[in-house]
Amino acid sequence: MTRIAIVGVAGRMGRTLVNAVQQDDGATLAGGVVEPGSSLAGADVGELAGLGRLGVAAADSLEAIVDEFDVLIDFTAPRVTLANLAFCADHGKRIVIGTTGLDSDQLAELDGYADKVPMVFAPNMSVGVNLTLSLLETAARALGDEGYDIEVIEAHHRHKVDSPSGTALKMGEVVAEALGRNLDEHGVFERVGQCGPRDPKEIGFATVRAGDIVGEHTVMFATEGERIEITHKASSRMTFAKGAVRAARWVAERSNGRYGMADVLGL
Ligand SMILES: NC(=O)C1=CN([C@@H]2O[C@H](COP(=O)(O)OP(=O)(O)OC[C@H]3O[C@@H](n4cnc5c(N)ncnc54)[C@H](OP(=O)(O)O)[C@@H]3O)[C@@H](O)[C@H]2O)C=CC1
Ligand SMILES: O=C(O)C1=N[C@H](C(=O)O)C[C@H](O)C1
Repeated sequence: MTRIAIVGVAGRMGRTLVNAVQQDDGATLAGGVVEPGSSLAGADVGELAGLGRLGVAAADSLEAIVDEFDVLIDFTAPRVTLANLAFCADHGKRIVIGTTGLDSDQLAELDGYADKVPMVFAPNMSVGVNLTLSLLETAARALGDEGYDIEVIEAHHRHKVDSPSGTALKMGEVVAEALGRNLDEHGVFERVGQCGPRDPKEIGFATVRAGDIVGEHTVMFATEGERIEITHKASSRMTFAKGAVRAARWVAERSNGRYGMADVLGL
């Protein structure tokens, strides 16, 4: 039985993760952590998640539950995640990271822990998105050098703080790598005013933020006469949460290293 703690347990993903752990026969909910000083400290995490009392009180630090868990699941914010990663490395814990929006320095810092802790880090934990990444690689190899323009379009709820989404960036990276392009050079993240005609090698990104959209991603391959669109639509956060719990059970058996969902799913 994998003992899982959830940090950010009162958040949108945190509450969904409580549900996902409860539904998994191979995992047990060992703890939940809220922000230091939060008025929710001490609340029952089952009640926070709308499940009724589970007998697990929300802690306001990892130190308070250090002996209770084996794997931490973290869907919070970049700086918080990096501090929790350091904690896991120092205390012999494993970690599953779903947080997005890390900048290049923060990604380098995260990479520095690859030989110190077993971690799964992925911008999207759903099986469907990770299969979509394989489809995109195939499509890019077949179409990208044949005059097809590539655009990535994503839509999320009004509360999302990072843009483009981590998934959109990953999709762009997969396509760019398949074509021997570099997103730093060919990624276009803004088009305003007299920006001129499209460079054929551009990989464009467009972002929608509205209402309660859980997460939608489309990669368009368009040329004169036709276009292909590969789309994934998430309709429930449970798809991400189930993937994260699967990753937690998987990483519980692994040695130090940075792994992705393709490793977890065997894709
Ligand atoms: N990889 C994937 O499959 C997915 C990734 N995500 C990513 O997960 C992240 C979180 O998303 P979401 O759940 O919607 O965001 P929320 O804002 O709903 O949740 C984040 C939670 O973290 C809490 N938090 C902040 N600081 C701390 C701290 N120091 N200690 C403990 N908890 C803390 C926040 O508390 P407070 O509100 O009090 O600040 C909040 O409850 C985002 O980066 C998002 O992009 C989301 C879905 C899927
Ligand atoms: O913030 C979200 O909600 C989501 N974030 C992830 C991302 O940035 O790709 C994954 C998912 O699309 C939901």
